[in-house]
Amino acid sequence: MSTSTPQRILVTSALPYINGVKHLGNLAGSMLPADVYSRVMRLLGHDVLYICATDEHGTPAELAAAEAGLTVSDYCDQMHDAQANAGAAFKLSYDYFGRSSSESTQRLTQAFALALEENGFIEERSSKQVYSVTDGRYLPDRYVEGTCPNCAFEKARGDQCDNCGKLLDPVDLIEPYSAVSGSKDVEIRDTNHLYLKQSEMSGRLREWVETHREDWPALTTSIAMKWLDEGLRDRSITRDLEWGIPVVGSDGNVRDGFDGKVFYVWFDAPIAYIGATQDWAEKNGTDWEPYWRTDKGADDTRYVQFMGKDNVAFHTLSFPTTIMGSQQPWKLVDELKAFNWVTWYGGKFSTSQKRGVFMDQAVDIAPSDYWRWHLMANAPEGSDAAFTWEEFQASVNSDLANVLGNFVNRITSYCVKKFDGAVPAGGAKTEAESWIEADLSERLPRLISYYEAREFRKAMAETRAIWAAGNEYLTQAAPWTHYKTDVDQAAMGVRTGLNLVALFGILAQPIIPDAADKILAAMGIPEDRRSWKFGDTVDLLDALPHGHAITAPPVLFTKIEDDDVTAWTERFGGGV
Ligand SMILES: Nc1ncnc2c1ncn2[C@@H]1O[C@H](COP(=O)(O)OP(=O)(O)OP(=O)(O)O)[C@@H](O)[C@H]1O
Ligand SMILES: [Zn+2]
Repeated sequence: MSTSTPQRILVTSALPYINGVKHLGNLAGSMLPADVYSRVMRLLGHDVLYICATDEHGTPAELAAAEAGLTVSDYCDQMHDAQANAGAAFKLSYDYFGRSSSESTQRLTQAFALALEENGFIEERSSKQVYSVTDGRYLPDRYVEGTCPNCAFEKARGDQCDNCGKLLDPVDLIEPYSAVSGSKDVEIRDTNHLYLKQSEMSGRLREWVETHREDWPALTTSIAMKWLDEGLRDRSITRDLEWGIPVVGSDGNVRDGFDGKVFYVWFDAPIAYIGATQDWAEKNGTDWEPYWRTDKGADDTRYVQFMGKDNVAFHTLSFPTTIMGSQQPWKLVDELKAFNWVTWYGGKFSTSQKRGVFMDQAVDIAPSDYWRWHLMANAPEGSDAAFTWEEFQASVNSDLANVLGNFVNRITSYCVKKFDGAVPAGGAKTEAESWIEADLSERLPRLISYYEAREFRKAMAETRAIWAAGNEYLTQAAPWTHYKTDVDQAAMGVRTGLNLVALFGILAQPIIPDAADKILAAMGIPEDRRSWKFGDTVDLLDALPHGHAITAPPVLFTKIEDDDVTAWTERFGGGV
């Protein structure tokens, strides 16, 4: 399936949770690689739809809203806009950035639940929940705190202990108290919830994951198999909360006994991929079905998901249970690219603890291109990747400024000075031209194959090697040496160099779109000549019309000074 050319490519990145602007780890582990991949696929001529949305339900959103003194709905409006702005500042090329709180996702979630229940994959069961007499409400997840039964930490949250990391059930806490009022007047009550019978889907899920052993990264299949081997548990998909999608019966009215209950976030969040696609289609007066319905063309769609490793189980097991269990012709994911963590000075980035650098702060201190390059060149693919200011500085200064920036600047300003800013004609090919032709004819297909395999570190290393080959070519061709004795020979070097600049600009578009635009504008390359439909390398190196006017672009990359590193270390922490 991955080898044939699909009609369409649907790309989604794990939905960013609504509790704040995302940090560089979230960006590198989901949105940025999805963006780079979408951009490359568009440049290769594919019909690409890149969908993302904010994930807005669940207790953390409610608690964050309460802390901000806002209604949950107002809080989500504000944070959605903040995340949309941060995405725009990072040039994330979403075709649509939706919201899991949209009506479309609500309708779909309710319909999926009804179908699942009809097919025997959802069951209503009695469960034990913590109830606060003082607050007059149930206390799901983080609404209750207490002592961890595992490590005796006294401020463990109902869903997880921050000290030992163990996942908890609120009723397991010792000496529980309400996170809302602090009251200890709590009791355990029986109340009904809906359970998704994942255990009954284990066999089919295992078979399906097996079919992807070859084409999914080992990280993805190993996580899915670990969960399957440990035995899938049925999970409650409803909570005692006000904020979220109401649980309805087939008549559309609130299900008996489910007043004050809603679907829990992990059930509706992935359904929002479909909801956001519907919202995109409605906004653009087009069809969403060919992306999602296999009876309406979705078999010809390649669906590619991007996410950090903690989301893999939801996307390989839970959401597929929803899709398969509906027994309706919904599309399953084809390719699932998972990432390890970007780490922040020995620990984790954390939104709730405000640890690390966040997207809005990042673009405040350095252009988005710098971050995009650094994070992709150091993508947490094979293992976790530590972020350090020194390595960020080194990526920008050596790769962007010294290798790419210098090359572009050297040859364009020389052309402006000696050849009136026009692509010169004349000169005969030498060994230098033959060498770069041969080198690129190997490197370009390899670069594309790395992108197609979503091997980002390799794609970045190949890109860097192509830039370095440009510098090597100029050293060999040395037009400045020939200029005094043989202008034609110098013209050959300058012409080839300028064509390399144009090519480098074209190749830079998916990674560092702003610098690429500056390069391509200076080279006078119109929008419709920027695609990745490369012909023969020989033609590629003589593509610019002779006499075509070019300019030297403004400074592309400013070096990061040691003083900057010191100041940022002080501001954001990190360092020793
Ligand atoms: N440090 C990290 N490195 C790489 N990917 C990450 C990192 N932290 C989170 N992600 C991924 O980012 C995506 C969006 O995550 P989400 O908004 O749910 O935040 P999160 O996982 O709760 O993290 P945090 O609590 O640190 O904000 C998910 O796919 C998640 O796996
Ligand atoms: Zn603990």
